[in-house]
Amino acid sequence: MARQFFVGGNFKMNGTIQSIKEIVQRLNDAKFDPNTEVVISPPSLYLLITREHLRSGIEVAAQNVFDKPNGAFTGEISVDQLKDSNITWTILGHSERRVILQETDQFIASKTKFALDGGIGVILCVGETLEQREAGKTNEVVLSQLKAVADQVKDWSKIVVAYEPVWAIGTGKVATTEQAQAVHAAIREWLSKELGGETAEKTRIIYGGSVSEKNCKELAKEKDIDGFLVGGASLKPAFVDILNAKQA
Ligand SMILES: O=C[C@H](O)COP(=O)(O)O
Repeated sequence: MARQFFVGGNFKMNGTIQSIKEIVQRLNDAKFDPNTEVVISPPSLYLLITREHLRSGIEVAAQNVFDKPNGAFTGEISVDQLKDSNITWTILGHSERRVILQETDQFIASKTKFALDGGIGVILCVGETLEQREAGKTNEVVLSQLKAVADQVKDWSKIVVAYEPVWAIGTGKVATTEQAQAVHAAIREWLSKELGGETAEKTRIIYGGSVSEKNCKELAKEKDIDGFLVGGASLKPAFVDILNAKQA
């Protein structure tokens, strides 16, 4: 069964009303394979304006969501607020939140469960640091990050796993196609053992870390790479080329 190609654009803490409107316009005008699922993720302040201007068929993701329904949680956004604003996805577990904001595997798992239970799809990020890779611990780290979620969530039909080696994020150091494929295959094998063959077969595993219009086509040829989570390049016109990585 072919998995639908998935490309996410994570704007991180970048953009202004003006620049985000320009990106949205570019995407509205862009031609790309209708079978490619596209989701863009602006800063929370711009979620609504993005949704309002973006054409249907392209979805919008938050960059985070909280694991409580509502209440005195200053600075947080709830699942219901996302749904109220027609935001259908959230990124969770990004390494910038794991490392800079000290988010734990358990907290990310709890937020993942809360989002999924509320009907929001989750782009679940996992990945190792350079130190962990050099110590030969890549698979151990990545699989334990996934295990924390699998302990709480059995239905993975609305999870897209994003493998993002921390050393490749924003550094220009993309993982080789072999390095990326090897981790994606290990994730798929683990999904099969932990959650069954059907989940392993259906779950999209996308790659993130210095993806560009130059390297995306080679990466997209790998059998277990089902798309990308793009940071820096998602702000540029080259993002449209990445959306077409699979067919080119
Ligand atoms: O979420 C996206 C990733 O962190 C990749 O960012 P990057 O493409 O700027 O390396």
